[in-house]
Amino acid sequence: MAGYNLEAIEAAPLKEDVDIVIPTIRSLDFLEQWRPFLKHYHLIIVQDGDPSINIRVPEGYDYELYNRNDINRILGPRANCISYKDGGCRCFGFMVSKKKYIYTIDDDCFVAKDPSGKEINVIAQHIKNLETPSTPHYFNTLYDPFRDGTDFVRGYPFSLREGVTTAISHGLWLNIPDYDAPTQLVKPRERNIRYVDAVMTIPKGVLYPMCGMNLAFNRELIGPAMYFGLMGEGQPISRYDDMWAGWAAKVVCDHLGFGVKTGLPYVWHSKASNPFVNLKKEHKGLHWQEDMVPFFQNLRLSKESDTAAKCYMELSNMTKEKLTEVDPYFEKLADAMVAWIEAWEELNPPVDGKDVKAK
Ligand SMILES: O=c1ccn([C@@H]2O[C@H](COP(=O)(O)OP(=O)(O)O[C@H]3OC[C@H](O)[C@H](O)[C@H]3O)[C@@H](O)[C@H]2O)c(=O)[nH]1
Ligand SMILES: [Mn+2]
Repeated sequence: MAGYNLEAIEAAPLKEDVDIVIPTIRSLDFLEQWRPFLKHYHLIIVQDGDPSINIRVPEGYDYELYNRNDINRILGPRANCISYKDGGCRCFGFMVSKKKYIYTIDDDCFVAKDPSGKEINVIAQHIKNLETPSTPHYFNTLYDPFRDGTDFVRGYPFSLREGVTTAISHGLWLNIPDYDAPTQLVKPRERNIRYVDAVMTIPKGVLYPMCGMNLAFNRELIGPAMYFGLMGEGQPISRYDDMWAGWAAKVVCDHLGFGVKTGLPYVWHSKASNPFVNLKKEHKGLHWQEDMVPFFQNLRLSKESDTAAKCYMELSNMTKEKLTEVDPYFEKLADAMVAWIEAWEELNPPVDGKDVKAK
């Protein structure tokens, strides 16, 4: 066993080090059910849509709430880099947080139960995932060797068993799976009932479709790369916010030597958004992903990019250079990526000049 004292993680692990970021355009009543697990944590609510609408936050939670007026006031002209009328607005919450860890969840996700019927403490599992190393250089066939009751299997080189620091923990969803509109349309009644008791490291050099529904990450290591793009009203694309962030953050993690895990914990995703509306929002993404994925697969970041922010600025140049031929939108996105980093650095100046550098 790799000797990590995971039992020390109590019911509200690292409560001073975690902010919960929630994008919402509807209601926060779902927080009633989460109270046993989230009541000790500080919430950062990003209210999308009409800022004159009052969003009620259930009693007893410690929170800060930002609407569009707040985003415009705080970021000034750079506010244009934050999506409007798209869940991607959540990344504003990542930027204003001062905590080491972020957990972000959609407002239609509820507490799931494991096969024994026990309610799942998503924060505890995400923190375990983030507090234990990843193994991106060599696949462990018995999955996460740092979980209780498992280990590295025979043939796993000891020189690789230290693993690397984990930057992202990607959780999954029971009930409504995160399908794209075409799949939703042909399989409207499909529900995910399969609980897979596994956490896996996504190998180095391999991308994955990151979903923002149940996601945690180390803000100090990878925060600047977790920009959820420029989507929603006024943009030709929506619902690819988390995909863009996931591809960018993974190439940055690979470059800086950090790991990404996927699997446990599960949430119960309750609402199926309208597939016809989704098709309209994401149809360009269905085409463009055939170019975006190879773009991220083939790019190489330079040695000089030794922090997430520097990597992201380099990615912005590459986006402008390579993807604008796909559509002029990517030039606007590349500029928004620069505005995001400038805003991030203005709100989060490196502490005594130190920024987290590559391992
Ligand atoms: O204009 C909007 C639309 C939604 N939100 C908030 O974003 C969260 C996700 O919204 P929703 O549950 O309606 O969409 P899904 O299709 O289930 O979500 C997936 O696809 C879109 C995103 O990438 C999301 O992360 C995926 O899980 C929810 O909290 C809405 O209130 C918004 O802020 N603005
Ligand atoms: Mn949803």
